[in-house]
Amino acid sequence: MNVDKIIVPLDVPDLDSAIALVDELPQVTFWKVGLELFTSTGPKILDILKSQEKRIFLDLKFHDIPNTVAGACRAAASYGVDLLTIHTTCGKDALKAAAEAVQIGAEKAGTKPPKLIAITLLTSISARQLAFDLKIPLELPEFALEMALLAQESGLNGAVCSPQEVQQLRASCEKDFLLVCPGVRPTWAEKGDQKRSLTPSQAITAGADYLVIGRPITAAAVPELAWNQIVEELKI
Ligand SMILES: O=c1ccn([C@@H]2O[C@H](COP(=O)(O)O)[C@@H](O)[C@H]2O)c(=O)[nH]1
Repeated sequence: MNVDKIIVPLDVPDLDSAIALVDELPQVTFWKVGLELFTSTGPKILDILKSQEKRIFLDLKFHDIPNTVAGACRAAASYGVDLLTIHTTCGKDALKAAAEAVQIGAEKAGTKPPKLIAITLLTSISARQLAFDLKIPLELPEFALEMALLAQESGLNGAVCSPQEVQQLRASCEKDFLLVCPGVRPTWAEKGDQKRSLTPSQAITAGADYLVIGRPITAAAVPELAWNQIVEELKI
C-alpha cells in the first residue's frame, strides 16, 4: 500500500496552524482542506499545498439546489484540486449539474477536473439517529448503498462512506468508483464523534481506496509518531 492512500485533514482554525501542521508532517502527501480552514482563510492554503506538490481533497460538502451547486462546483474546479465533495441528498438533478460543472470549471481554468465524490451518510450519524432523528425508514447500510448508487448513476466519480459500509459498496459499485472512508480509528485512538468506525487495516481490507485519518494523528502528542504507527500497522 502507498502512503498516498492516507488523507490527513487540516482541521485547524487558521493559515499559520495549517502551515505548521504541514511542516510537521512532511511524509503526508495528501491533505484535506475542509469547512473550518477554507471558511477562515479561503483558497490561500490550496496554493501553499500545490507549491509543495501535495495532493488536495477540498471537502466543502456542497448541499444546495442544482443551479447553486453547479456554480460552486465550477468555481471549486478552477483551483486544480484532486477531490471535491457534495452531499448525495442534494438529489439527482443537483448531482448531475455538479458533475457537469466540474468539467466546465476545470476546462475554463485550464486545469484537470477534480474527482467529484458524494457523501452517502456522515460517519457521525448512527443507525439510531438515522431512524429516530432523520426518520429515514431504511436500514443504515441500505441507505448508504442507495446513496452511493444514486451518485454513480448521476455521473459522480465516487462516494464518501464509513468503513463499516465500504465492503458492501465495493461489491455493488463499478470498479473505478472511488470509495473514500473517514471515521477510521486505530485501536489506540479515541472515537470522538465518529459513530461507524473501523481500524485502518480493516478499512483497507474491506475495499477503501482512501482513508481520511485526522485527530488520531493531528491531535496526538507527537503527530509524527502517530502517523508512523499507522503506517507500520498498515505495513506500508
Ligand atoms: O462522513 C464524513 C465526511 C467527512 N468527514 C471528515 O473527515 C475528517 C475526519 O476527521 P477525524 O478527526 O479523523 O474524525 C473530518 O475532517 C470530517 O470533516 C467525516 O468525518 N465524515
